[in-house]
Amino acid sequence: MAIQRILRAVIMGPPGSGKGTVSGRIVKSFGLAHLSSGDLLRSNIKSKTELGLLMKSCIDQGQLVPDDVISRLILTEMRNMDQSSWLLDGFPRTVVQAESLDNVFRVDTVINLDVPFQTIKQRLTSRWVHQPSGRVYNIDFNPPKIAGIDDVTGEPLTQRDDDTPDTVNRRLKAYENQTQPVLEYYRSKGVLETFSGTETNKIWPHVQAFLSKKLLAQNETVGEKA
Ligand SMILES: Nc1nc2c(ncn2[C@@H]2O[C@H](COP(=O)(O)OP(=O)(O)O)[C@@H](O)[C@H]2O)c(=O)[nH]1
Ligand SMILES: Nc1ncnc2c1ncn2[C@@H]1O[C@H](COP(=O)(O)OP(=O)(O)O)[C@@H](O)[C@H]1O
Repeated sequence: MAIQRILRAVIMGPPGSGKGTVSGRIVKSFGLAHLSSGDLLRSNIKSKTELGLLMKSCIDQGQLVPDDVISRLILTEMRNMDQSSWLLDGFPRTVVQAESLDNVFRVDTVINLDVPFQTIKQRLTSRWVHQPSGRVYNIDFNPPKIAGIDDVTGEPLTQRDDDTPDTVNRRLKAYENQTQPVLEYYRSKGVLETFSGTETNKIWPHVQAFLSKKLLAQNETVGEKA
């Protein structure tokens, strides 16, 4: 579907809830530009930028990186995106970050993946990623065609340093304490849309239907200020 009016969306959910997986499907179906804060941080770590090296220990310990650092990184990256529809994945994760985004862009919709913590813990230890692209696999759910190899490029897959059971627990705590208040923030603005379940394949058709409807409604009002 071609997008005529700009849609600014955020995808939220605990670590491992399927944000990356669902984002991939949204990009494929609706052609939004996708920006993942985790991918951006990991690419800084990989290319050993000063910021990447500073943030690595924070990430490996399952803590959030400081608000000012991530807000600056994301908002700089978004400078050229003001004329396109986008999907932010992993940002904002605190109310302070949500406010800094609000100062620059209006968010039209927030897709909240509500997946139980118990389901998530099992998933993350069997997650494999192709780091350069952010493509994500799972031994049980969507295994690569050849074990350990990215389907598209043939390059090796890796496991994330922060996908160990202890660090996953710390990330879930950070989610409860720091990120859940962001859901309230967006709920009070009337833009939060929650999708609950334990399987991405069952959640996805609802997300897809919601976005189709949303885009249709937006396109009917083309001409209004974006
Ligand atoms: N078993 C199972 N694994 C899933 C499902 N949906 C996603 N995954 C896997 O769970 C892991 C976390 O998903 P991801 O999209 O990376 O979540 P994110 O951390 O919220 O971005 C990945 O290895 C996915 O392949 C599902 O419905 N069932
Ligand atoms: N918006 C953010 N604010 C603070 N830290 C972040 C943010 N986004 C990502 N991070 C850091 O990067 C890590 C990995 O994030 P991400 O790839 O989104 O993974 P997941 O959703 O599986 O936790 C987080 O645990 C955190 O340390």
